[in-house]
Amino acid sequence: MQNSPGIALTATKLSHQVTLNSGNELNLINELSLTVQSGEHIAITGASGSGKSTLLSLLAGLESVQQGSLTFTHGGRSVEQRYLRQHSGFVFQQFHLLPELDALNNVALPLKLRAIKDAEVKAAQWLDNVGLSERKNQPISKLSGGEQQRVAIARAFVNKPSIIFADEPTGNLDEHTASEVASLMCQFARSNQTTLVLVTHNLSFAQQLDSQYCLANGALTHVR
Ligand SMILES: Nc1ncnc2c1ncn2[C@@H]1O[C@H](COP(=O)(O)OP(=O)(O)OP(=O)(O)O)[C@@H](O)[C@H]1O
Repeated sequence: MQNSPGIALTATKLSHQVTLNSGNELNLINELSLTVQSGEHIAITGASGSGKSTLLSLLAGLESVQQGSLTFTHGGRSVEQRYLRQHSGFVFQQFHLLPELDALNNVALPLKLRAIKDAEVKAAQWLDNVGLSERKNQPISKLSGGEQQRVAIARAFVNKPSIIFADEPTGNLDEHTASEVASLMCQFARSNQTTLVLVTHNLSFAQQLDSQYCLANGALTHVR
């Protein structure tokens, strides 16, 4: 994959309904529109339960669009969901790392799955970038929360994605580690011209990005 400028996305009048256990329908997202430019870094904030993770899943193509439309362009050309998936990186709060593998193999896995040469060399380089070269052969279960989060970041970036979707990447981290993780993500995304769509409760992280939106009552307000 080329180290190319980021994927841009446009969401138009997205609506999303979920059915609660009570049987009631909840309109989580209501005719929401959003444009994210190529290489732009945006933060989505909002109260717990406002629908941020659901919106991120929709934008990332992990959840089917019920109403409205979602389009992606890369280098000015329209691209499909399959292309998006191949060129996306994901960083989730729960990390989704494989506990039976060590740090190196967790980071190398996306490269190995695509039969990319020198997967382990590239993975080792990214572990070095996130300050974990000393821990590369350590099983995931023997890493701290912050270290696991940094492995997840290395894994998301190792493929040189054109867009990264991150859900609470600094959740559950202490203030110092959170700020380290935030700086790493901003720095890598900036230098790789990766588009970044981030959901966070961490306002100081949100303020480091190009734009900030707040989700409430199914709609986004442009904060800055
Ligand atoms: N598939 C679903 N079925 C039923 N309810 C759902 C579904 N998905 C989300 N919800 C509900 O929608 C609401 C919003 O969930 P979501 O995880 O998107 O919020 P959030 O803003 O990311 O919250 P938090 O900041 O606490 O992580 C929650 O009340 C959740 O229980």
